[in-house]
Amino acid sequence: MIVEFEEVYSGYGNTVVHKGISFKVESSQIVAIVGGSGAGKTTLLRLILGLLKPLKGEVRLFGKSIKNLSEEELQKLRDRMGVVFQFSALFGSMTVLENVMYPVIKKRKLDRSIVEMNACFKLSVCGLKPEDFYKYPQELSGGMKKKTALARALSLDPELLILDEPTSGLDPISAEEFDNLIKTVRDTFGTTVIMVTHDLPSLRICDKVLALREGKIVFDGKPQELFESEDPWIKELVKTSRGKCIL
Ligand SMILES: Nc1ncnc2c1ncn2[C@@H]1O[C@H](COP(=O)(O)OP(=O)(O)OP(=O)(O)O)[C@@H](O)[C@H]1O
Repeated sequence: MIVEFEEVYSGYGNTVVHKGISFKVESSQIVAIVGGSGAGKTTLLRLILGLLKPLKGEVRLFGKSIKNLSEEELQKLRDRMGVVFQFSALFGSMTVLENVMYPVIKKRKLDRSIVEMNACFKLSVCGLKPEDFYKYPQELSGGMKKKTALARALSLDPELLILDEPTSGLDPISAEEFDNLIKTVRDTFGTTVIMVTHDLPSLRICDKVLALREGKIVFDGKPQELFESEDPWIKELVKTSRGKCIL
């Protein structure tokens, strides 16, 4: 099991965010987290990244409980994950290629030519062309920025990829292209993917959806089942914003 939550309570100070949530993410699954604003999606990602410890319950990452782990041990687990932030968070002073080389230069002692080859490979997998490698982030379209951020997240061959609203700000065609890319990454490398999304058509590529509401998981199942649910809250949630859903 890549991620396992058992009756997890979490929060900040006096604010309780999660009230006893349990779920599992298996190797090579693509799992979406959906839910309204303030439902606790970002906090869930922080727990998965080991940036926040549960108030109660068990969080197991790669089969290991994080309860008694030191910061150093948590960092070792984080090193097995790649993250794509909502707004790509690329370094503006570095080229596309340098952005993707950066994590490897920081973490591994490898010949620069090998680091560069790895970065070129990851960028190509993510659909960027060699003529784009020497551009700066400000010269890229939104879709290209996301692809670069994905290539950077893949630079250290993570076992788990975490994506925070990967398609936000993209037009429907670019969003669909990016969804397909995430699926290709999973199919090619066997990477497990957890993504927070508001973009319901993206659920097409997912094996499982977790819906959060008021700190609880109110749905844990296949996307198809979510779209067929008779639950009034879920029916409201699946009123799609990006055209017709093709599930
Ligand atoms: N650092 C923090 N300190 C205190 N409270 C916080 C902190 N971060 C989040 N919260 C609170 O925790 C709750 C859940 O927030 P979270 O960001 O996880 O929700 P979300 O589902 O990601 O929302 P959104 O879709 O709007 O990003 C909210 O009530 C929020 O105000």
